[in-house]
Amino acid sequence: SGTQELRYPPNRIAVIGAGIGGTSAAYFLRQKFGKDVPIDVYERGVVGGRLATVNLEGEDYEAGGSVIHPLNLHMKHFVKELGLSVPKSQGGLMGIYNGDEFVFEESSWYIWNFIKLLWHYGLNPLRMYMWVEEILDKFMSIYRYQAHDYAFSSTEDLLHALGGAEFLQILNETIEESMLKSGFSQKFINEIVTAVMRVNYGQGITINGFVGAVSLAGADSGLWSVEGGNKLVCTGLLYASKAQLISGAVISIEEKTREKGRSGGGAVKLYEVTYNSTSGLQRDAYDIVLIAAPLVRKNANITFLNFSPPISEFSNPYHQTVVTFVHGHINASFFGYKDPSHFQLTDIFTIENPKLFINSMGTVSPVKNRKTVLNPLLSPRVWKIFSPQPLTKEQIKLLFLSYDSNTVKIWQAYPHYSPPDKFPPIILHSRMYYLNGIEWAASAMEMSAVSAKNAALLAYHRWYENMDMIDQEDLHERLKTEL
Ligand SMILES: Cc1cc2nc3c(=O)[nH]c(=O)nc-3n(C[C@H](O)[C@H](O)[C@H](O)COP(=O)(O)OP(=O)(O)OC[C@H]3O[C@@H](n4cnc5c(N)ncnc54)[C@H](O)[C@@H]3O)c2cc1C
Ligand SMILES: CC(C)=CCC/C(C)=C/CC/C(C)=C/CSC[C@H](N)C(=O)O
Repeated sequence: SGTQELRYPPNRIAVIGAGIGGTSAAYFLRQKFGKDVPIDVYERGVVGGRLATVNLEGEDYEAGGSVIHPLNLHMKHFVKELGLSVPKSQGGLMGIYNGDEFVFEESSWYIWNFIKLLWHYGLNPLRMYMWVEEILDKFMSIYRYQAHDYAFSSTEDLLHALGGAEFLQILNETIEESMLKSGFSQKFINEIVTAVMRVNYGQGITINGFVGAVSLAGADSGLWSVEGGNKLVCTGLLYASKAQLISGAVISIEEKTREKGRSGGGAVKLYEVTYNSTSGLQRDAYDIVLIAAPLVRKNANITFLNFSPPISEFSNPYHQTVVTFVHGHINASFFGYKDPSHFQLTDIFTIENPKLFINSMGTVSPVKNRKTVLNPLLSPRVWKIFSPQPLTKEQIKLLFLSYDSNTVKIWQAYPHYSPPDKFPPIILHSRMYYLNGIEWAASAMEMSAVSAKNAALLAYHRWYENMDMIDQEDLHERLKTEL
């Protein structure tokens, strides 16, 4: 893998999208290609993308990606490298509401919760913890492979390298099928697992087994977020990468031929990126392009011109999730509480019921100046509500005794999972790469960062023809002997 000196570095690299995927890609590209290669990052909206805050009564709250797992090592590394801080997380009490009553409620007594869980679900919760841990453990091999610079040319190859046939199997079946096969009870799946899928991905137990496991990991203890907002990771990475931010919407990419390369050799192929900015339509040419935004019409909406064979459209839809923030007094009797003064929950999860118009609601703290959780009945609190459709005024009035303000954000949030889903390719064309296909395995900040590092490594190895660093089999065994 030592041929890089035989080839010129690329003239210019483009990254499209400045979410966590695009900004971490710029960071990893800089690490690989060195300090002199110009990197342009295009963003049509705000840096951060699906990492965003909304303001309610003078305080900012996470409205998109909010929690990070303690074993998300890329995110951890970014926060450390950028000198960002992580506030202390706060506990709370969760209840699962079925539309009529709570089928499970936590209490402030740890031992009592343990007995209740055992009573309701036997050993299922403990076994689930172990099941998720086993999947996470396999997933974590990616950090070793990437630390040794190995890259994969497809999402299937990447996941196969981590978890073998078992990973491909759980990707192709629903979380319900995966867990039933592993011996979990239907009651446990219908209540606890469904509730977690609904709060995290706004979908039920029909999502694939891998994203299902990621979602369950998203209910682990020790989750964290960034003081000031998770989007600070994106602005920090962009700065650290010394990339140039170009504010504009990329509308098309076309392959063009330039007559002479810098080496004086024959014609070279470039990608011409056309974008719409405040100064009108503009164009720039690149050797390498990374696309870090979902290639669906409702999102990136980029046209690929004159590619042969044509670059096909990935028409699988994203799932709409609406996030509503309300500052008010919760109406505990709506949730079946005969004596609302006993209501102490800070998080309400739900299970499937056609009459339910929310997926979950929970109290939240601002991204700065977090205060300790007060009894939600004693003082008005800010509640974050996830629902499939925007809430009507009447619905908000049902949920709250009184409220003074609210704000809404509608997201094309993550894929609408319906396994078996096809993964879009990573290599769209010889030097054009796509990061967001990995979301069809699971959408999470760390998944975007993993995909970004993989795409940066892949772009680098393919540029310098280090083919022995791509799609290598038995990495697990090989790295064992290398240590
Ligand atoms: C409500 C919600 C809650 C979530 N909660 C969590 C969580 O708690 N933990 C977690 O890990 N993950 C969570 N996620 C998922 C996580 O936020 C995403 O997986 C991740 O942020 C995706 O990052 P990305 O950079 O790949 O895409 P994006 O953040 O979507 O970035 C793409 C960027 O590209 C820009 N763009 C698009 N098209 C163009 C164009 N044509 N030209 C120029 N720019 C363009 C967009 O404006 C955007 O900024 C959540 C997502 C949502 C919506
Ligand atoms: C990628 C790996 C291995 C782990 C990530 C685990 C994780 C943090 C999952 C969360 C995924 C997700 C889409 C959460 C959405 S909602 C989060 C929260 N309930 C909120 O209020 O915003």
